[in-house]
Amino acid sequence: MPTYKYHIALLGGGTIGLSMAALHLRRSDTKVTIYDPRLNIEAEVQATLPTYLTKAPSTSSTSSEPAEGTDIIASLISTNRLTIAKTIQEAVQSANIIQEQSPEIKTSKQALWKEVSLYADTNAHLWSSSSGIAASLQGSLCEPTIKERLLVTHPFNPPHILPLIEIVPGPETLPERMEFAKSYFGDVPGPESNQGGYYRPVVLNKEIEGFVGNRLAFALLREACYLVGEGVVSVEDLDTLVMASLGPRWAGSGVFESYHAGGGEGGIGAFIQKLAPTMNGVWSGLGQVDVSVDGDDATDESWRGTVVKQSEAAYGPSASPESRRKKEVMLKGVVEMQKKCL
Ligand SMILES: NC(=O)C1=CN([C@@H]2O[C@H](COP(=O)(O)OP(=O)(O)OC[C@H]3O[C@@H](n4cnc5c(N)ncnc54)[C@H](O)[C@@H]3O)[C@@H](O)[C@H]2O)C=CC1
Ligand SMILES: O=C(O)[C@@H](O)C(=O)[C@H](O)[C@@H](O)CO
Repeated sequence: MPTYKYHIALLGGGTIGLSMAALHLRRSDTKVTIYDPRLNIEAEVQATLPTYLTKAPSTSSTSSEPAEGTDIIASLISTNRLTIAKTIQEAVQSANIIQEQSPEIKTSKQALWKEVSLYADTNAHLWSSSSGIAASLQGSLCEPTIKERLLVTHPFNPPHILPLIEIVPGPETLPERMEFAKSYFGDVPGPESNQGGYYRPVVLNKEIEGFVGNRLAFALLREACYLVGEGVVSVEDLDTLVMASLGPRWAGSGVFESYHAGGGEGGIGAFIQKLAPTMNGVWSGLGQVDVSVDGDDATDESWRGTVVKQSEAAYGPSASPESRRKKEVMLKGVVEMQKKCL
């Protein structure tokens, strides 16, 4: 039976967990164990993972065939590259990297790391895919030997396609653990190649709730909800506006680079100087919308009711599998184009 340099235990095989499984399986030196308490995890792996391990579709097509169908799972299992564990102990006991993508609930993640600490190798790397719960909070019930290895490796969905991995230390995370995570993800091939260099790990200097990606995303979402709630624009038209302007722009130049270009000879400094009055006016009037956790503000008249109603009218009760696959093919094309042009 072949041996592998890395054995990753993925705790949580949901939306992110299964996408991460496809990401890690692109490294020929890595094998993956998935643990998930839900009863249908094996069926989910069989149904979902092959669609992520797809052949390289041409970007002109809107669908792509699973690589060798679902027998790819049988092959991965028979060569011991993929296993499904029944317990956390079974999943982590021989892993040298442990990555959780369990529900975004602080207490659940805290309990999970506490349980992991009972069985995991004392040198295993400990990663969390959390959208915004800091490593220091997740590891707060654990010993220093856990805290110094624990860090966040936050992806954008779907991680088997989108190249960002936001690497966020806790205050006690050792620098060498950060270096390893950055180097590991930097070497993961993309969906269409065998070489590394596809993923773009970004290391944050310190933790903050929501990290950077989601703070930016949620700031935009908050203003979008405000504008729809105030009746300034519809959900569909706001989405069109972003897809026809900021989206393509930011695929080629980030926030600062695009305004640096927009400032002309004086760069972003001149841009800020020229736009200061307008920027201050807009910034002082940005929407102040909050969302209640128990959903008691979800009346039809509220901004939340309007956003949900208009989104469902425009896009259906939820994104269909076909629409998800079309968007995935488009995402692959955008990232391909970036690789060619940047
Ligand atoms: N969905 C998204 O767009 C993104 C989610 N994330 C983060 O990834 C994590 C997982 O999110 P999703 O995959 O969307 O959730 P999900 O609900 O699709 O999957 C979570 C899985 O964890 C399993 N689970 C529950 N308790 C567990 C435990 N104690 N140990 C192991 N597994 C357990 C559940 O059975 C479920 O299958 C969250 O922290 C989320 O913030 C990060 C980036 C994007
Ligand atoms: O947008 C993404 O894919 C990630 O930044 C996220 O963390 C998710 O959107 C998350 O906020 C929702 O689960």
